[in-house]
This record gives sequence, structure tokens and C-alpha cells, in this order.
Amino acid sequence: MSTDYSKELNVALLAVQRAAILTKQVFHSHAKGTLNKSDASPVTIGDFGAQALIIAAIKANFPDDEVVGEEEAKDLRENADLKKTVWDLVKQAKLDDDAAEKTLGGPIESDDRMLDVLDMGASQGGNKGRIWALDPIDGTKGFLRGGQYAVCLALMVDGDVKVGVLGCPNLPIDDSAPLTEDLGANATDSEGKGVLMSAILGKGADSRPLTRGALKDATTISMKTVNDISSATFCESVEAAHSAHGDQAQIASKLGITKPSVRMDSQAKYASIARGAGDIYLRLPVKKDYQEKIWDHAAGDLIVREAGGEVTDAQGKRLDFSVGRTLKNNKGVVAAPKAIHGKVLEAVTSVLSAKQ
Ligand SMILES: Nc1ncnc2c1ncn2[C@@H]1O[C@H](COP(=O)(O)O)[C@@H](OP(=O)(O)O)[C@H]1O
Ligand SMILES: [Mg+2]
Ligand SMILES: [Mg+2]
Ligand SMILES: [Mg+2]
Repeated sequence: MSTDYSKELNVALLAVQRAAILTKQVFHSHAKGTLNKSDASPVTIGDFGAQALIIAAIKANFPDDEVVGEEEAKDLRENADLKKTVWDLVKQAKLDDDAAEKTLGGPIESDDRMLDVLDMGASQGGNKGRIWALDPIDGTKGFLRGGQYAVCLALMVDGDVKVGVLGCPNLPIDDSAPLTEDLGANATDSEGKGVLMSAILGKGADSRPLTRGALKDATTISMKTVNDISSATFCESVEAAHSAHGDQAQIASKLGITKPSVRMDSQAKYASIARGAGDIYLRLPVKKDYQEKIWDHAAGDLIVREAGGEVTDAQGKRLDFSVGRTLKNNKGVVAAPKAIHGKVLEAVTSVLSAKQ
């Protein structure tokens, strides 16, 4: 096993690239096979298929690694039609490059094996050993609505994130494309779209086109220097239930920001600030008891930090990925370039303490 994580990164990049072939196919089809999960959030055939493909690739290369994946096979075990639909998609999703496809272990052998592989995402996480955090489609609501979504994969070792990859099919390839409101709605994966970002701890962050997932073609990315916070661009969730739009508007106004926020689904927010298309990402809790999921943050947290940012919770604590499937030690997320993070956090504290 490599100690510089280059093999892990290579596998993760290719696995995310392959999974995105599947999600893009579903994105363009009318029937997305949407089901509602027990917490009333949606899951689609794209989520199931992408999770199976990525776990298969991880297990082919690192059989002893564990995976904390968002989805499970239960619904497919109970519904033969759904299982067949997902299997038809999974069978077809292949990289053009034979050598790369071989690196991922080739296709999954059978539909039953696909279900077993999907269920290998049941790790409870923790602070010991090698554990991957996988969100096969982050921003499922955005995916369904034609907004941003991301295929997210990160490797943690002893609870610390070492490798992070975000595949964003609907973000511009061009790192300098401005972050505009229309990237949040009516997003497409037409020409010029589709970016794959990554980071290895201590080695910086990169971006490359999603169609070229290998290590080649990478450009280094970094956050923008913000000389005047009042001109910063801040982004937040589209879903008002996922973060407190009202509190975030007050924080922005305290910082003198007059531009409206850019709302977009998924970890595309982390990706966008990491490359300086936006500057600040705020995610303040709506419900006190909601615990953020590690797969919603692991890759983005590392990519932003490696691009020169700081990511904390609303109290200024680093996100703690070592305590299970959720970030139970943290509330909220505040991500910004290192130089201004302290000022942003001051505004967060002042707005939140005024609410008590
Ligand atoms: N009440 C809540 N507060 C915060 N996040 C929530 C939430 N309910 C669901 N989520 C998470 O928000 C994620 C999407 O984040 P965003 O709002 O930034 O697009 C969802 O990921 P999935 O779409 O993978 O399920 C889900 O895990
Ligand atoms: Mg979900
Ligand atoms: Mg998610
Ligand atoms: Mg998801």
C-alpha cells in the first residue's frame, strides 16, 4: 500500500469519473426512479448505481478498507424491477480507457453481487484504520431539480481525511468561471461542464475535466485572496431546511456583503470556493438535533483546506470525522480563506449569540 496516497487518489478519481457516467445518464432520463427514504429525503437509481460502482472499485484495490456509504441495498432487495433497472445502468457504465477500467477491477459480476457491494457501505466509521466516506450523489434534490450535484469520495485514516475527490458534472470546467446564480438552477452537463477536484493531505488541491479523471491534466487550485470582505461571494444550500438562510443573511450583512448569496446544492459549494469562484460557504443549523453526515463534508473539507482555506463548525472547531457516520461533535459549517476565516467566525458568533 502506498504511503503517499497516490494510488488511492488515482483509484478514487477514476471511480468517481466512472460513477459520474452513470449519474449523467440518469440525469438525462425522465425516469429517475425516485424513492423517499425513512427521513423523507429522496434517493434515485443514480444514487444506488453510483454507490455500487464506487465501492466495487475500492474493494478491488483495497479489499480490507471499510466504507461509510450513504445508501444501502434494502429497497432493491424488496423490488425486483428496481434492482433490474439499477443493474442495467451499472452494467453499462464503463470508462473508455481499458487500462483505467481494469484498474477499477472491471465490471461487477452479477446483479446479486451488486446488492452485496452496495451493502458494503455500512461501516460505522470511527478513529481506527482506513475508512472511505462515500456520497454517491450529494444534492439528490438538486440532481432531481436540474441543479448542482456531486459524487463525493474521501479516504480517512485513523479518523483523519487524507484524500478527497469531488466530481461535479454540472459545474464549469473553467476554474475561473464566476459563481453565478444560474449555476444553482437549470444546470446542465453540456459542453464546458464537468469538473473533478481532488486533494491529498499536505499536497494541495487540483482540478481537471471530469472526462479526464486520471492524474494527468490536473491544475492546482487555490482560494481567492479576499482583500475586502464586503465584496466576497458567499454560498449556501438551496434547501432552506438544510441551513439557516435567515442567520446566514444576517452574517453576510454584518460583514458588509451586499451581493445576494449564491445558492447551490451539494458539495459543489466547497468545490466552488476552493477554486476561488466563490469565497465563503456558510451552513448554520436549522434543527438543533440534526447531525451532519461525514459523507456530506469529508472530501470538501480537505479540498478547501488544501486550497488555502479554513473549515470549522459554528463554534470554530475543526470538523471531527473520527466519531462515526455523523459529525456529532460539530454544529454547522463555516468555510472561508484562512486570512478572513476569523472575521467570518466573529460575525457568526455575534449573530448566533444574539439569538439565544
Ligand atoms: N435537516 C438537514 N440539515 C442539514 N443537512 C441535511 C438535512 N437533511 C438532509 N441534509 C443533507 O443535506 C445534503 C445536501 O446538502 P445541500 O443542502 O448542501 O445540497 C443531503 O445530502 P444528499 O443529497 O446526499 O442526501 C443530506 O445529507
Ligand atoms: Mg441523501
Ligand atoms: Mg449528501
Ligand atoms: Mg447523497
